[in-house]
Amino acid sequence: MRTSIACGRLSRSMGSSIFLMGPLMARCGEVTVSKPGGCVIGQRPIDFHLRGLRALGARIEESHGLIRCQAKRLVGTHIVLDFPSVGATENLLMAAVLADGTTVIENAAREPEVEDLANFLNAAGASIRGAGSARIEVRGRSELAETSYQVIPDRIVAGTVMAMVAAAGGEVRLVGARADHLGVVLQKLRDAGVRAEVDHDIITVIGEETPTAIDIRTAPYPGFPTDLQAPFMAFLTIAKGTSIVQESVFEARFKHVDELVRMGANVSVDLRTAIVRGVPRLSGARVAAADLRGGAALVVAGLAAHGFTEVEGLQHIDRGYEDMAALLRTLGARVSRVSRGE
Ligand SMILES: CC(=O)N[C@H]1[C@@H](OP(=O)(O)OP(=O)(O)OC[C@H]2O[C@@H](n3ccc(=O)[nH]c3=O)[C@H](O)[C@@H]2O)O[C@H](CO)[C@@H](O)[C@@H]1O
Ligand SMILES: C=C(OP(=O)(O)O)C(=O)O
Repeated sequence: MRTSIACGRLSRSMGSSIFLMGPLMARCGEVTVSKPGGCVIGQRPIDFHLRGLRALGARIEESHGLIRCQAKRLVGTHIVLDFPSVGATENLLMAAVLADGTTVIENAAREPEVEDLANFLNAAGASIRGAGSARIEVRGRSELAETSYQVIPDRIVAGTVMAMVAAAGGEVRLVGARADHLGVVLQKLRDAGVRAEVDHDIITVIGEETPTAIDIRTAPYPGFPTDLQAPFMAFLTIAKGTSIVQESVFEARFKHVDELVRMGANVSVDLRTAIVRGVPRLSGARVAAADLRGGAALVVAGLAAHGFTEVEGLQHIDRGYEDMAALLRTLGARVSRVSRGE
């Protein structure tokens, strides 16, 4: 594969109505949402969201899988998150922008998407300082205005393409990518023997040889993204040597492992640690995606495998990749999307 890909759009999924709560509470009133969905990669509690909204003055009742929130007026407060949760930081940010007074969020998530959301809200008239750091300060405003804003490119899609190149070889230019959002990802890629050259907003990835085993431990940003754990594991299955992959963010994010093993990979899991012993080749098989990034990992593995691979469960992959089949065709893969039952 030798190609260029434009990285202009963030195609990240939004798995949950929970993200309506912050903005709707900011508007004051009453809302009932269902408990969150999203990928089944662990329990995915929402206690930080609810605790933060309560601290801002919302009344919240939970029953029968529904969450009912009411607020007359939110009032700025001091919130310390137990863990730098991306979703909780974003939800509370959206609630705090229209609260009375100042809100401080400590131990906030530092992901680029949080900073991007704050930049968008500021463009609409909000007053947020410190987004992208662990301490965010929000001065409440009485209203926001319409605005037009270009969101950042999707670093997880870019990282998935990098994993594809590591698995199948070739040269790919990622045009419009943000190397500054991909620091540890590029570092790990290089450690695995894949060349990655950065020239302004173009990242050229060149996979010439069989990759080398590396160790990965997922962590909140700027650590290695949990969303890229599965796609990277897919190419490590054919690396020279043994890789240790530790998942520290979500407690059940190894559902792709059994499917990779069906394709000939040698991976064993002990709680949150996977030991990946590189094999010379994978063989194509019929496999099923159980979640979004695990599904992407099966596609990465399919590119490296000998023979034909059939991936079921495309609804998961569709939540995070705008058109995976088109992306693969751009890369030179022979792929077709088959809809059953239509
Ligand atoms: C739509 C979206 O952008 N989803 C991303 C978001 O998910 P999401 O926002 O769900 O992930 P969080 O950052 O909130 O979760 C991180 C950790 O905090 C825990 N936690 C979270 C909230 C809470 O109230 N209580 C609690 O205990 C979670 O169980 C998990 O162990 O960030 C994850 C981590 O970067 C990514 O994998 C997801 O792709
Ligand atoms: C887990 C993910 O998405 P969601 O939070 O929507 O389930 C993901 O993007 O990998």
